[in-house]
Amino acid sequence: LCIAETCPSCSVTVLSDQFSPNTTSDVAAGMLIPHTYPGTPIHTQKQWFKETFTYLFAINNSAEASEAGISLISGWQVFKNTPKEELPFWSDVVLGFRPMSEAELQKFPQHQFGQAFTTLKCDCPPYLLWLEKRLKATGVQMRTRKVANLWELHSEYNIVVNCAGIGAHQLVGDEKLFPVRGQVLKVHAPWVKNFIRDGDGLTYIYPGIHRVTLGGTRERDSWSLSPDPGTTKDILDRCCSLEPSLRGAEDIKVKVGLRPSRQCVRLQKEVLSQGGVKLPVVHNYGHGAGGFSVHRGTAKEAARLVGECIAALQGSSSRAKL
Ligand SMILES: Cc1cc2nc3c(=O)[nH]c(=O)nc-3n(C[C@H](O)[C@H](O)[C@H](O)COP(=O)(O)OP(=O)(O)OC[C@H]3O[C@@H](n4cnc5c(N)ncnc54)[C@H](O)[C@@H]3O)c2cc1C
Ligand SMILES: O=C([O-])CC(=O)C(=O)O
Repeated sequence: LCIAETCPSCSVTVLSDQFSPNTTSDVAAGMLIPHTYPGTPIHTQKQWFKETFTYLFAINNSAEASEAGISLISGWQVFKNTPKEELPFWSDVVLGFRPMSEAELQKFPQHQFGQAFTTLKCDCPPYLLWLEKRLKATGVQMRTRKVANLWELHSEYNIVVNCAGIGAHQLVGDEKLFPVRGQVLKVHAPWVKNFIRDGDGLTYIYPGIHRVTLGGTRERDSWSLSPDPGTTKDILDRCCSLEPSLRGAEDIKVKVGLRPSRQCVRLQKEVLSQGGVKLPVVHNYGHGAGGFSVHRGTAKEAARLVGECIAALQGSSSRAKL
């Protein structure tokens, strides 16, 4: 969508073997709370988060908000031990960030420190459908196709953008990319209005517009997409210890996704070449546990790189004509 918006002269086709609701992005809780990428400078991560927050905040403040599945949500991140970093890098991007008061902490007798703030949440399947609708409105083609390797696209397209998520492990043989399996529950509990996240990152309760996401797990190098019933019970128990009213949650649906994890998002150009023929590629994958939090910022950078590829192609074709 960013490419179609910033380079209106190019014709864009989305190729994917699966579309919503069958992607990792459909499983995500969609909360805007960044995860740190150890291999990326903090100022860059902050910029990506800020651009994403600003983009979604504008949607939240528009008549599109409920169709796009975007809502503002207030709540608490609680810690059993006070973290080294009391002020995370994103504290001045979310709204109203402050330490929790003693009165608020009374709700969490096992925790001794907490942060209260307001952030945004995407209800992922509606948001993805809303993005698809906007893509189609700008004339973008959507085709179901599994790509075995990027070079197979060279005769049909001038530039390829690789947003394959965990699929990039096989597609481009990236050994630095690994799955972190996550199981979550999507439940009906409309009385839960605030988010609660344990600062250890394992247990969270995220109310969306229609359903509450309860998490979670982080299992490195597990490729299994099958829900585990023992884990479902464990997630429910952990969430109920933070919010006991969840014992009354109904219509529990279990989802599993593989976070496309890496030291840093791979956001760079590469030129593939065979027998003197060149194919410029822009990679944009490896968003791990924080893809929603930075999606618009990384997409803007990918679109800028596509712009550079277009300029290089135009330069080389005018040189060829000379
Ligand atoms: C349980 C869980 C909870 C999460 N919660 C949050 C959260 O609260 N906040 C947050 O910011 N992030 C969260 N995330 C992380 C987020 O889901 C990911 O970072 C994000 O979804 C990655 O998006 P993506 O578009 O790169 O990958 P995907 O959504 O997997 O999309 C990749 C697409 O590429 C296609 N594809 C792959 N290989 C090929 C191929 N060879 N040929 C054709 N098509 C191909 C796939 O079919 C798919 O459509 C969570 C993740 C999980 C698992
Ligand atoms: O950690 C969170 O708050 C939610 C999330 O991003 C994940 O489970 O990957």
